[in-house]
Amino acid sequence: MLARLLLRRPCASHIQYRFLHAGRAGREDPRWPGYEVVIGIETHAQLKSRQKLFSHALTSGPKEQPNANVSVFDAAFPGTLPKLNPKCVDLGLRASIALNCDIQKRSSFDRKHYFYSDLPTGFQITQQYAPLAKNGSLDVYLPDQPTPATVRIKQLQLEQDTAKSTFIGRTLASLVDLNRAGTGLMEIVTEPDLRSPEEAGAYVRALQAILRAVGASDGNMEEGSLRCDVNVSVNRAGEPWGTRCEIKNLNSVRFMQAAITSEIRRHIDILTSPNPIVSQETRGFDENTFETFKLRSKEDAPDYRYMPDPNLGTLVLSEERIATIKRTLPELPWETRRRLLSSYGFPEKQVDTLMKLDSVKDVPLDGETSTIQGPIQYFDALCEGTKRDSKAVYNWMMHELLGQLTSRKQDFQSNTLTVQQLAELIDLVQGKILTGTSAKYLMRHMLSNPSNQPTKQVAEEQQLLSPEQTQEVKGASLVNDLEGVIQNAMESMPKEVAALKAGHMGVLNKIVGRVMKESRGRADAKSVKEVIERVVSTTP
Ligand SMILES: Nc1ncnc2c1ncn2[C@@H]1O[C@H](COP(=O)(O)OP(=O)(O)OP(=O)(O)O)[C@@H](O)[C@H]1O
Ligand SMILES: [Mg+2]
Ligand SMILES: [Mg+2]
Repeated sequence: MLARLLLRRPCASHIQYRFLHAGRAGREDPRWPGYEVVIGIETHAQLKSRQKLFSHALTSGPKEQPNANVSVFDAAFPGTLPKLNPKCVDLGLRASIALNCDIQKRSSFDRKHYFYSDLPTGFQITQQYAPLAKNGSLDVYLPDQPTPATVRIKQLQLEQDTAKSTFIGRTLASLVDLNRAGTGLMEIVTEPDLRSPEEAGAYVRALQAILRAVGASDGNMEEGSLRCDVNVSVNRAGEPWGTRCEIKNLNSVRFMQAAITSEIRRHIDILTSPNPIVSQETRGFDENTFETFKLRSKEDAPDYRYMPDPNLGTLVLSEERIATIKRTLPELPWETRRRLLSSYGFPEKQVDTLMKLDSVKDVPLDGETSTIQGPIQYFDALCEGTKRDSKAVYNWMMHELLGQLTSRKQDFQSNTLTVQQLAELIDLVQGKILTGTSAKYLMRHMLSNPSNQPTKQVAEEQQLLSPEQTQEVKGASLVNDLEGVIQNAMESMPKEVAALKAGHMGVLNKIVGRVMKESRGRADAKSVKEVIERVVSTTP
């Protein structure tokens, strides 16, 4: 056995995991031998606030009618003034605390000037010089690493989003939708601590999970509420870092990893060419060719003429306000992970699957405490304070329930089976009052007919309790009950029975299958097989 294991070729995922951290561990990455990669990420995350950062206008979803939520301030009418939305500050604080940042008791706002049709004022209000929070960190777990990689967060700043412009080629006109103008964003900037495309992807996923967990952002990349600018440089191993290029506006982890990989190869091509000078550039990513392309060079970089915004004073935060937010913060993903690992003793893979499912739960607006039960809360409720076997709970919830929901094209959030109902179902199976097959049938029935009825009652109504139990409940005989079902099945399959009598054992399973179906899983397959074999051998 050992020899077989040793000789087994590593599967693709082993190979991939081995070089995930090649750079960090000081080992070479076989994809680019002799080179090292440095990556820093700037993430723009939309704050999950009902109102915009400096106006009372509502924030909009992607399906909103254009220009429906616009105040005179968002449209840059002369004489209008900004009023900082305290909810947005609180959401920024939630994220900053979750990212272990030093909260700045005093921060301020600056104007970043540029001229583009999606920016009605001609400047964006941001926190260039005195951001809300600095010096944070985020632990990023990769599948092959026993310890996480710690990514330092340089700063977290609040800023306004721009409007959206759409170019219409046919009329050569740009249409401007001001719904997004002035929506609150956080820009979260890392130090250049990432070393591979996979690490960068894992960082964005971890950040997304944290922002969702604390309700600061829904972190939805497809809908544009989380967008990343990625800075990449490449150097020969042991030499100083190379020149960074920044790839703008990546809206999926897959595209981000592809963009970084393509950029690394481009830098290596330059470094091995006769003129090995990488110039600092801002680049875009072409989703069709999976390559980056030049937007502008450092020389053409706009001069943003930053200046303090004269209409906004200093944002001063009291100890008390920060303490209140700290107190009301929910359990953070890494805390949940640690707790699940230690209290249930699950392998990491199972914990991560549960956490992944939990990360898509709907977080309410404005960071209010969630009343919606996410998958982890559901799981905890099934296990907490009970002697129920957590491994059985995991299987019933993550394999059976989730499987049935998926086949019904439902997600976990639309699950109607209550904690009490699933708990009772698991207990009935563990107590051998319900067979596994009947329990699956029962779950399907309960999902199709949602009610608050106790599981045992539904099982009784559906005549699903195992025959011993039915005997108790209804006074029926176990043997008669089962044999009756077997007899009916055999009578309805004369050809198969004849084949079985002629020694074709292959048809046995077909008959057993019919009995299991007729008994709706109440029967035990092994005893059914035995009874059929006995009946066949004792009848002519
Ligand atoms: N040599 C390097 N290789 C890769 N990334 C780097 C390198 N040096 C710095 N970085 C990263 O580049 C990013 C710089 O972001 P920052 O917001 O500070 O400035 P910027 O990109 O010049 O400004 P803007 O916000 O206008 O885009 C950081 O994430 C930092 O970690
Ligand atoms: Mg930046
Ligand atoms: Mg940048």
